[in-house]
Amino acid sequence: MSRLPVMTSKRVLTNSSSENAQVMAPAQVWIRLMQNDHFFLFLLFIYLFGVGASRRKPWDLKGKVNDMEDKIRNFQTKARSVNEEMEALKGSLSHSQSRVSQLEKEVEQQRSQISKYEIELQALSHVRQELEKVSSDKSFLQKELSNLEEKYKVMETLRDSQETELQMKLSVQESTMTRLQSTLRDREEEVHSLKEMVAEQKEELHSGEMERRRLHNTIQELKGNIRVFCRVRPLVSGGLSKHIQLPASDDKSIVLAKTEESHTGKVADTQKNYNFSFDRVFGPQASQQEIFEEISLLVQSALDGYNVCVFAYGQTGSGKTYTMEGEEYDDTRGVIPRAVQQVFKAGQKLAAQGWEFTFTASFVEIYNETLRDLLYTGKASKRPEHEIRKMASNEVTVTNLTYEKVYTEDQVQGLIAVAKRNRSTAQTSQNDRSSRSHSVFQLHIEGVNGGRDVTCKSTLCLVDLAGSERMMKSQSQGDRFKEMTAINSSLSNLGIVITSLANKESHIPYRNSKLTYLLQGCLGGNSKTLMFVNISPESDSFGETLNSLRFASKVNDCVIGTASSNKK
Ligand SMILES: Nc1ncnc2c1ncn2[C@@H]1O[C@H](COP(=O)(O)OP(=O)(O)OP(=O)(O)O)[C@@H](O)[C@H]1O
Repeated sequence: MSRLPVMTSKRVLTNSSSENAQVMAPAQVWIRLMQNDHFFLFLLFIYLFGVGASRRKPWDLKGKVNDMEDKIRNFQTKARSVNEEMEALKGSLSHSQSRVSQLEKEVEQQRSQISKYEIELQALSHVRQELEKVSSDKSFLQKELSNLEEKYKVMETLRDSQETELQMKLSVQESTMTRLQSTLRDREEEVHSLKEMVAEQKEELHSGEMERRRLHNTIQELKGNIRVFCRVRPLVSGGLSKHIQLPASDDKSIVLAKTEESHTGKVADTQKNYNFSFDRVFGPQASQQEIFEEISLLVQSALDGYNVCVFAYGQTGSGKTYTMEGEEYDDTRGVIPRAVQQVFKAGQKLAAQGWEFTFTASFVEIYNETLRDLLYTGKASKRPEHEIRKMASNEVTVTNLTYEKVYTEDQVQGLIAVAKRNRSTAQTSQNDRSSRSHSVFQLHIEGVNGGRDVTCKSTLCLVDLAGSERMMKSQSQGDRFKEMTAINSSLSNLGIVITSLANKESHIPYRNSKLTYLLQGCLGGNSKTLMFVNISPESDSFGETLNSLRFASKVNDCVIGTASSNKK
């Protein structure tokens, strides 16, 4: 029975939640026991019959009763104070209980709060993952950053050293520049004075050039505006046949000797000499270079604004084409390529004095009084026809003809090759056609000196005439007769024109043949003309050689009026 309250109080404690155990302190357990009445009576019994009874004599019952009464009173007092205390404790207990229930509420609240937090925490779990990822990224980036910072530091160091180096270089450059600037100033002054000197020298050069041209022209005039050179072709076997004699002392004479046998045999054979003299006579040994040297001054005149005409006259096979065109190797090149070379070179030299030249080439063939473009490269079936026209400016032009602007010697060589091809095509259909046609190469020269406001215009004509041999009328018939007539008439008309010019006749019959009509500008008083008379050395060519030399001699005797430059 005495253990029951304790059991009860223990059950009270056991029934409480673990959280309440913390609140039910030992004092509170004691208070609960006090509240129990059985427990109180038990204590009083112990006191009255256990402790108090032991001190009195067994017979002193009154004393014992007194003691007991005292004790009861005492006890009652104590019980009252215990009750009071208990009341106080009860108050405190109820307060604690209300506090406990309040705390329990709070705990409940906090629990619900915690469960809320747990839900939120769960919701935030992916955020945590994100956060983890971000933090791993962050650590990676931090590493990168620290790497970059390292690099940056290295770069900074490098930059600093380069800056220092550059600054040093800059200061060196600056000092060099200052030095160069002062040198430049010196040079500019030098250039300025040199420019002045050049201008003075240019002026001197120009007046020198003018003087040269004047003197050159005077020499040409003294030599005569129409000159004749004779050239003897070597024999195929080499050397020279007896009937042609070239006096060693003189390079202007040629003697054609004819031995006439005595028919009776009673008298000695007689020798008849035909003496001719020309501006120059070239023997069979004369090289192409020697020939050209003699005419190069004339070619120079073309650049000075004079019309120049060089033609080769002679029988077939006498060396006209060899003289005018030559062969393709350097030493054997003829007058046309050499003249073109000289014109280009002189043009380049004159460029230093402010001259700018334009060269235009044409190449035409006259066969049977018909013109044919030797630079034509189109279809044979579409080959155009040509007419010679005289312009208002008195210049002669050919319709539908190729006028090709030329800039280099090679280009001119190319044109000569085209002309050769064109001629050989025609040749296949008509044997030996080239011998029976005239070929006329013309280089039109136009010069402008912008600085001095001077221009010049001229034409360089280089002509390879048809073979001059005469045929017995009885021997020629049909086409051959027609050709012969055409050649003879154009060549004899050439002679007539030259003679008429020499005689200063009022009418010059240029239009009587295509050749003279085409060469009109180059044959008149305003031109310098040179004729090559080419002769064959073979004895059976004696008659033709004599005829050629007679024709050339007639031309040589002509004095055509003073040429004037087409310079404005
Ligand atoms: N001075 C020379 N030295 C060496 N060979 C020459 C000379 N003159 C001409 N010949 C040669 O003689 C041949 C005939 O010359 P070329 O063809 O020039 O005569 P051509 O008068 O023009 O004849 P064609 O009237 O038929 O055109 C050619 O083989 C040429 O190479």
